[in-house]
Amino acid sequence: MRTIEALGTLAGRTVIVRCDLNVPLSDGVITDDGRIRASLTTIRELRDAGAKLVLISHLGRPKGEPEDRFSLRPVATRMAELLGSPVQFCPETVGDEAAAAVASLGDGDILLLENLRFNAGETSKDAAERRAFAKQLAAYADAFVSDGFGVVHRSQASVTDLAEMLPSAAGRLVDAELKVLRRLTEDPARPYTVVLGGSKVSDKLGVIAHLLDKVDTLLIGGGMLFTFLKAQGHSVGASLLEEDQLDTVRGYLAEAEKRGVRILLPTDIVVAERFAPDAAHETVAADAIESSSFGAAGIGLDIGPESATAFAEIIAESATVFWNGPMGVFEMDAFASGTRTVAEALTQTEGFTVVGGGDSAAAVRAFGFADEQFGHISTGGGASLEFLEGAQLPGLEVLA
Ligand SMILES: Nc1ncnc2c1ncn2[C@@H]1O[C@H](COP(=O)(O)OP(=O)(O)OP(=O)(O)O)[C@@H](O)[C@H]1O
Ligand SMILES: O=C(O)[C@H](O)COP(=O)(O)O
Repeated sequence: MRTIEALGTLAGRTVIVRCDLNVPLSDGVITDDGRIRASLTTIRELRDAGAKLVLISHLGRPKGEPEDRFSLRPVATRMAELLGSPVQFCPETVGDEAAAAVASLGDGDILLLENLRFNAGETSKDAAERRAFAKQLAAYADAFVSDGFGVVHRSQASVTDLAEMLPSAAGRLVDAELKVLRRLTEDPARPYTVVLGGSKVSDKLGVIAHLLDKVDTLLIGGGMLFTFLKAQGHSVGASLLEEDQLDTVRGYLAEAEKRGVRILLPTDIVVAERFAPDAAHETVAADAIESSSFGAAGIGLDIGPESATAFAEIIAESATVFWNGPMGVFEMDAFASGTRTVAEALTQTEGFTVVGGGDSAAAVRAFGFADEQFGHISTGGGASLEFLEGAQLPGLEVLA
């Protein structure tokens, strides 16, 4: 993979850097700035080399149109604080204002453009539309640095198309992430446990097929667990569910049994009356979710204490643990307990531990754990999972 050295002298040249600044926000306030901090090594290096820096990123999943709540403006402010030097912000991604802002950059200046996903071309399935958008971005720069590790699994305009249009290289974050994650793919110490949760269920169910020949145990929590429970014939009330994945999940359960891989599901679930921090809630058996007072309207928002303890025991016995996706809606205190127990178990095991994903990392920090208490905190959730399953990641292939 080409690294920054391959780009030659950068002083006075305009370099466009794809970062993953997709940070969690609550009422416009950044609740975890880990992804901004992680982007700084490359940014400082390019700035100090005298490049004119144009930073690009997505935030959340807007649908190709501007939405205030997904603006990157607060990220520019936070980044400037962390760098101790100005970070200009342009409220459009492409257009006359953006072009003028880029043209006015001096050596070592830093400009952050508005959310890439405010433009339909960024995530379009139509290659021509994607390329047309990438071309507009490419026009701003002499070289491209790909440093958004969290998106290297996406075939999107700013990840793959742009890299093909300019001299391009991987940034320091991408390079550093791969060095650590390779420890998990090249003969990991066993037992090897992967803990999966979170809400991007359809995205992440697919990786399980490939993880089955790599891991010893899979622990399933978060929004994903309900598709498993339903596949086993249990009712899940109004919990998150991927109906069209039930057969696939049944296939995983059968395959795991054949291979002697343990897939462990929770035995108890915290069920809430509604999706709200102050919602009434009860803990019930996982195979009887609709037996709570809320009946079929109940929503599973966390794994129960019995399950959390069982997961923690397995983590304690593991020599390698990779965790992506919170066990429950940890942003609400009432549903944070499962995630907290799993996070704590990772800090206590002797094994090598990796936490991956924007919200997973935010969760461990929100609970007060320090980054040093884990082997590695990866900025990629879906990206690191796909790397671990052995997939060819389009955003990396294009840098080879
Ligand atoms: N049972 C549940 N029902 C609904 N949402 C859930 C449930 N359990 C966890 N979540 C939500 O999952 C979200 C995080 O999921 P996600 O898959 O995005 O993880 P991540 O660590 O950010 O990974 P990535 O970096 O790939 O996005 C959290 O906001 C959390 O509230
Ligand atoms: O949070 C992430 O995993 C990355 O920022 C990628 O976001 P996406 O899943 O919306 O593409």
